[in-house]
Amino acid sequence: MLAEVRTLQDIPRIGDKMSKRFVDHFGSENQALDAILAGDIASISEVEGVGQRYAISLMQDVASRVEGVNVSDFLRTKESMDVYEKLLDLVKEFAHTRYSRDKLHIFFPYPSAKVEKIMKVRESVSYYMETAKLLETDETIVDLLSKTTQLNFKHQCPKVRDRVIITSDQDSYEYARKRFAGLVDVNFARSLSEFIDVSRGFSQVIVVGDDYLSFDLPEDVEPEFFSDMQEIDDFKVIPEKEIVAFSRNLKSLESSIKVIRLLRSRGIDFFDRMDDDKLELLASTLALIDENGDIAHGTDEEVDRVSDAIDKLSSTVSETVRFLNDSLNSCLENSQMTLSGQDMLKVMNGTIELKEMLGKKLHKSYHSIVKECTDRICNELQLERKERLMVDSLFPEEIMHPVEADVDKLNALKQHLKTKSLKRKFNHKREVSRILSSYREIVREMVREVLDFDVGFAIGTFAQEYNLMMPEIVEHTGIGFNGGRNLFLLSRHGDVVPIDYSVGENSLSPRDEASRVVLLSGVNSGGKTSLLELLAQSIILAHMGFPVPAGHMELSLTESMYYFAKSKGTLDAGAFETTLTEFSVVADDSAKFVLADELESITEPGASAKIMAGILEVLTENNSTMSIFVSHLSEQIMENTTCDIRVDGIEASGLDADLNLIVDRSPRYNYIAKSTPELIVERLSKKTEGKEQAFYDKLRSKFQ
Ligand SMILES: Nc1ncnc2c1ncn2[C@@H]1O[C@H](COP(=O)(O)OP(=O)(O)OP(=O)(O)O)[C@@H](O)[C@H]1O
Repeated sequence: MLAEVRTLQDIPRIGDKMSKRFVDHFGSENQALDAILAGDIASISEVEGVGQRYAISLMQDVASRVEGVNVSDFLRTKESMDVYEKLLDLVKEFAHTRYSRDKLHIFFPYPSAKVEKIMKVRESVSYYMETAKLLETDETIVDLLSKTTQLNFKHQCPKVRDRVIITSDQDSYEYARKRFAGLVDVNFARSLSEFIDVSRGFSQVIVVGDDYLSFDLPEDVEPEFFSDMQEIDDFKVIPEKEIVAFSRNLKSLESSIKVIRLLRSRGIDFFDRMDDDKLELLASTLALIDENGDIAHGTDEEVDRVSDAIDKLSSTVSETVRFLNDSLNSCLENSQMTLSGQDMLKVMNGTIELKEMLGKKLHKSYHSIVKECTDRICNELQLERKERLMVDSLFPEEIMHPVEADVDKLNALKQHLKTKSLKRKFNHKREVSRILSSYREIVREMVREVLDFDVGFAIGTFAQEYNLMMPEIVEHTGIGFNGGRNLFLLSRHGDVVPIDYSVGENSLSPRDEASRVVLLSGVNSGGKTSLLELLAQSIILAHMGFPVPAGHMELSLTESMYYFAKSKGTLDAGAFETTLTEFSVVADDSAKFVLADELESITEPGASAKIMAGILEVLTENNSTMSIFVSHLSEQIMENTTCDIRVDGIEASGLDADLNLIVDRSPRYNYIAKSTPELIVERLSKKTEGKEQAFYDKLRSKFQ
């Protein structure tokens, strides 16, 4: 049943409690619905109490509600579902993000009734196959996509401790406290002196109201006045709030921008909601901040100069003090002082202290050493005039030995530099924040689009890597292909023998041969199971709108597919009954593929040949069904039916020099191939010796 999903409650699995968790996680019901309808399985899995499995089945529920179709509508048996999941695993290897790995689950095979949907996916996948070809040699795209993650806007902006809002108006005070709670201090000043005291504790002071505007304020108090709090934008007071949302997502934003630039440079239209100018403005604004939301080094020479000076101040001063004392020591060691008789008399009668006299004599040398050292500090830290004056006051005028830097003065210089840096950064942050605030919504879409590109690109690269081709959808019931390659074998071995085969009506079927019900006989290890699996893979991929592993393939769409894989071990009576029950449904007249592998193991050979003959007879009655049954009992089955069932065969002609079977992997039409177990026995005999070989020889003689 088709239905729209307008609220979270429209989704069967989401009740009140779960709905609340979704809203908490995504911020609003709309954003939660957005994620669900966009198939964002990765984000949905992160909702409290929702894992990946649950998120996938939730998406499938939504798809079945919106599109009226479910994954199990086409895939009717557990084994067909297994093949589908293994195929998805193969595609996932080409995804570069968790988002796309998860989102690939939204692709599943559709029944023929949904041919429009299949065609829509084919169109999009074909586009991505072209794109993958175009970008085949590009290593950077892979690297950039791998660095892209979903944006997380849930980061809290930490309180800014060096900024204060001061007001003497009660309403403004209440309002500011509410609006900027936890972000900046808000103070109520009853008097000018209180206002000045508070201001001195912060490097950025925002004053609301004009009460103190006309006063001459001390030099170290430099507030910024606003008359109405309500009219100040957030970015003016707390630019960090907007910046943090971007800085914490910087890597992902930057890689997304680079992906867009790269795609556009290759002539691929991408994300046209943001033109080049807007993209470059975003890029250049983001380049101004670092991951902590601070103004990035290299943005402003003055900020860099002051920040470097702050970083190096303590070490430069202590090194210079060491140098100063060393220089003073060696100056003293190399000095001589000659006292005149007059001087001696002054010392003797106490008019002057010897130390004082010493100071006078050394005054020049001391000052020139101190001057050399202050110059050194100023140059090393690239200080400016006012800062230089502060450095001059670090060392005492009077000779002191050993010399020490004045700690209070040093702290004052440091504070001065810090305030300067913070003020300058604050202005930059305001501009950055102002620009970024207009990007908040669109960057969400931008990154989502890049992540969605990775979904399509994974499918395109998967197709490119395995040399897949879009199958031709034909009207008449049939499937036929040249150069078919089983993807599971291919991914394991890297190489397989391509197969040509056809069932039903299509341009690849042998002349006058359009049987839709086929028995596939043949040698052990000849590749029957692999061929059946290749058919299952191709049918599933084709119904997903994906390309298939063949040079050329034609197939008709069906409503469903039944794949019964070979059973492992002997089945008990209960299992026999279950298998028959499963088969009873194939008797309806809908179009379907039925693939069965060695069904004979469900019961003893004589009885199973009869049962299989019966099943095949039923299947021949349906003109829109294609059935391929692998069996070693072809002859017995044919003895039990008069129906026109074709038997094809994969035969081995012997063993090669390395004792491998020489097999033509493509079945011969209308040909009952022998199972030729004697070839396996021969191989075992040739590979062994002694008693073991004698045993195999004994078995071999039975075939002669
Ligand atoms: N097209 C192929 N190209 C290369 N190797 C293949 C191909 N098909 C099958 N093989 C190899 O042969 C092995 C046996 O294939 P498979 O199990 O399909 O044979 P089978 O005919 O079903 O055998 P059995 O009758 O014993 O069940 C595979 O594991 C694979 O290594």
